[in-house]
Amino acid sequence: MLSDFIEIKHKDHPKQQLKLSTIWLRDHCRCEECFNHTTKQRLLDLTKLPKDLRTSNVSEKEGGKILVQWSDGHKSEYSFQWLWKSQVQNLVPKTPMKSWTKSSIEKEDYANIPFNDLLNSEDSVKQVVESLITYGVAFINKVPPTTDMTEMAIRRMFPIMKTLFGEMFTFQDNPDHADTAYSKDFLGSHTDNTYFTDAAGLQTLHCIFHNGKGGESSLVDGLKCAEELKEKNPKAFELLTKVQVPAEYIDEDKEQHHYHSGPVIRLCPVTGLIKQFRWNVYDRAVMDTIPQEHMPEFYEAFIEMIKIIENEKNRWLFKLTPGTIMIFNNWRVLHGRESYTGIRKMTGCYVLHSEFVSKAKSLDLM
Ligand SMILES: C[N+](C)(C)CCCC[C@H](N)C(=O)O
Ligand SMILES: O=C(O)CCC(=O)C(=O)O
Repeated sequence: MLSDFIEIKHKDHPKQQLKLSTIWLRDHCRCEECFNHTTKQRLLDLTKLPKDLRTSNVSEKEGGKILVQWSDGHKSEYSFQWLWKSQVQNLVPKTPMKSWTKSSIEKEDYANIPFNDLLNSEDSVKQVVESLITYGVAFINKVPPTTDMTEMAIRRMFPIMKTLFGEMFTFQDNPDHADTAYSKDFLGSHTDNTYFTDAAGLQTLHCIFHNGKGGESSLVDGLKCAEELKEKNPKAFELLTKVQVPAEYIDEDKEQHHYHSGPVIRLCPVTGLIKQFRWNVYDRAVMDTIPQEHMPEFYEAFIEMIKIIENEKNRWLFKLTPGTIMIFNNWRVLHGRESYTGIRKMTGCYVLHSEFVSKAKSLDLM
């Protein structure tokens, strides 16, 4: 049975033909005995199948169904379209990502939803999540500028991730944490939590007070930067998908020492699409993951990427004012800020990538 294949077609879909592994087909039987439809979990024990299991009859039924009779007497019914969509060569993203530059994003239809609409309509939630998949960014406007109201807006869509910075965090120029974010300094484009095994999937930032100058926010599309590098220098691109770049966060007073290595560009091994862009030049740890003989080519690729990220045509710069929450995909979009004067208070939080995926899947967007 393990080496058998079976050809399947259906008259409703004359252009489609499938060649399926017999064991795969049986493993995907969705009858009550093989699959619990309440819990959506598998029940079938593959080790209990007879060694010589074969299909004894396959027939096309009305409504795009396929009926399979098995040599052990079991019967399975499948939807042909479901079988079709379940094949690696037919996997297509439900909501494709669209890469952007500074000049293109300003013309795009990314979500910018009033707080009240978000609270009152499911469709507004969907627009935000869709925008986060397509562009990696969305905004909520007319939010009362407090941490509590920011929390309310985010909890409307996602649970909040707890980290060493707390759940909701409010930061300004003070030494609360050993990090440049807690200063008035310029912050170049980066993704957060490069030192976590599971970096936050989303980050939200809301400027709730500023009485000085500067402090503009910047966003850069990591997807665009990766595409640009691939186009200009495929060898450098390939290196940045492979070399493990170590990062760490050390706060001795709080007994924190987070450490993680991963590539700058993590590709999905199934689709080849970019899964995660991981970039923070400040939080890099000692580069000890490749031998010295490979350092020159790594640094060449890394510096080329810095130049793309810092290119003004990729950097979308704008001033966040009290009332607007910016949400971005921390696995894709880099953020930063200009230096500033005066008092500036930012509030926000992180969301687990897994929760983002869960919401997107519940809304049938992923
Ligand atoms: C957002 N918040 C102000 C709480 C923390 C900022 C941490 C930034 C840090 N260097 C990192 O890359 O993760
Ligand atoms: O202060 C800001 O606007 C951004 C801070 C930042 O980059 C961060 O929290 O990671």
